[in-house]
Amino acid sequence: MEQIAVLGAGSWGTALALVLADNGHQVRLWGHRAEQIEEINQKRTNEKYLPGIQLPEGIVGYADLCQALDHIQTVVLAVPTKAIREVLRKVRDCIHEAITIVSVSKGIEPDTHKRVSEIVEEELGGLLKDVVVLSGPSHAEEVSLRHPTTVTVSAKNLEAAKRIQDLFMNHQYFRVYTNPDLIGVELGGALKNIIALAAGITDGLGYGDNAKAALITRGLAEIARLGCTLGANPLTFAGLTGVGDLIVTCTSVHSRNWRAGHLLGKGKKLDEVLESMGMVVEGVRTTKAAYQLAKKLGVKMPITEVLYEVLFDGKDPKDAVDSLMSRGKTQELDDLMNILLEPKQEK
Ligand SMILES: NC(=O)C1=CN([C@@H]2O[C@H](COP(=O)(O)OP(=O)(O)OC[C@H]3O[C@@H](n4cnc5c(N)ncnc54)[C@H](OP(=O)(O)O)[C@@H]3O)[C@@H](O)[C@H]2O)C=CC1
Ligand SMILES: O=C(CO)COP(=O)(O)O
Repeated sequence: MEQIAVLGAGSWGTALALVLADNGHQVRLWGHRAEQIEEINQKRTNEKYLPGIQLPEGIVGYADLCQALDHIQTVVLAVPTKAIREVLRKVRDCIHEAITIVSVSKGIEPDTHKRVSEIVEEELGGLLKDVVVLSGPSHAEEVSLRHPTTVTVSAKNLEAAKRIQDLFMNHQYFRVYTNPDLIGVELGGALKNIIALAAGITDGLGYGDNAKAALITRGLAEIARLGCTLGANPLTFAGLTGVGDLIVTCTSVHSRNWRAGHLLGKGKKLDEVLESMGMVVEGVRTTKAAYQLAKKLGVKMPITEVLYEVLFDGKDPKDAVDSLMSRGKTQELDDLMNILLEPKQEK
């Protein structure tokens, strides 16, 4: 049994706290809204984020970050990517010894193009022991119902990943694999959100399963092209954090990225869509980051490119689909073969 802090009392932080509590750990769930923490401690619910779920006694809510981190060695970081730097700077002011961070957020930072584990390393420096990434096809809503779920953990230090595998592994409903390819695991989880937005758009436009299957497979091809250019192992994209997470996010009504895309496909404007969601839609910022990276590295990402135009240049979603379909002829495996024969690493 270990005392673990989970930072971020949204859908995913709360669902992972539940898994850890089911595994017999003492969980301190930190959130920045006092009234929500009071609800967690008094009613044992988090209605906004996981309606209808009764939280186990092993979860205690904290509104004070330093109290939540007192004498804690393992911290699950479950806030949206855009809040990570701010939260880690507060964490830095609370801790005196190096901690292990379990990063569960799925995004890439625009402009710096950093993965979350790189942001964690940059912000915590000497106060970081290890950063372990947990990713895979896992909607919080289903995990909190204890439906069978599989995820992958990865880290530069495989021993640290194995320790986190042990903490989260639940033989009834939460199966945790390890994968040594940290870059691939992180990029797969972040980039699938772009394709989920696009899949929501085609569904919103009234297109069917053919369009969605096309987006999933050609989306995977462009994720693999960018990922392998950045040093990922191509096989990771055939695994849970690649095609696994693409399938769950592109085909589920639980996905906030899919739901946001769906509303865009129905003709809503991005601002009103984000306003109405009330939860994070990571794919929007990650589309910007991936678009910038693809341009910088000369990687072909046609779906990401047209989605960028829809999100940030006001392109009509129907015109975006038309422009994807009207591109010149190409050979399905061309670019992937080049990458497999000649993997490159970003300098
Ligand atoms: N939901 C899921 O099924 C899964 C989510 N993820 C990833 O987990 C990450 C978190 O997502 P998720 O929990 O779903 O998001 P939610 O929108 O459900 O919750 C986000 C939580 O973070 C809090 N938060 C936002 N900004 C700050 C801040 N500056 N300081 C402190 N707390 C803050 C929010 O508080 P407030 O209530 O005030 O907005 C909210 O409690 C994302 O990167 C997502 O991609 C990964 C796998 C599954
Ligand atoms: O990452 C997820 C499932 O694996 C959750 O996706 P959304 O953020 O689109 O809801």
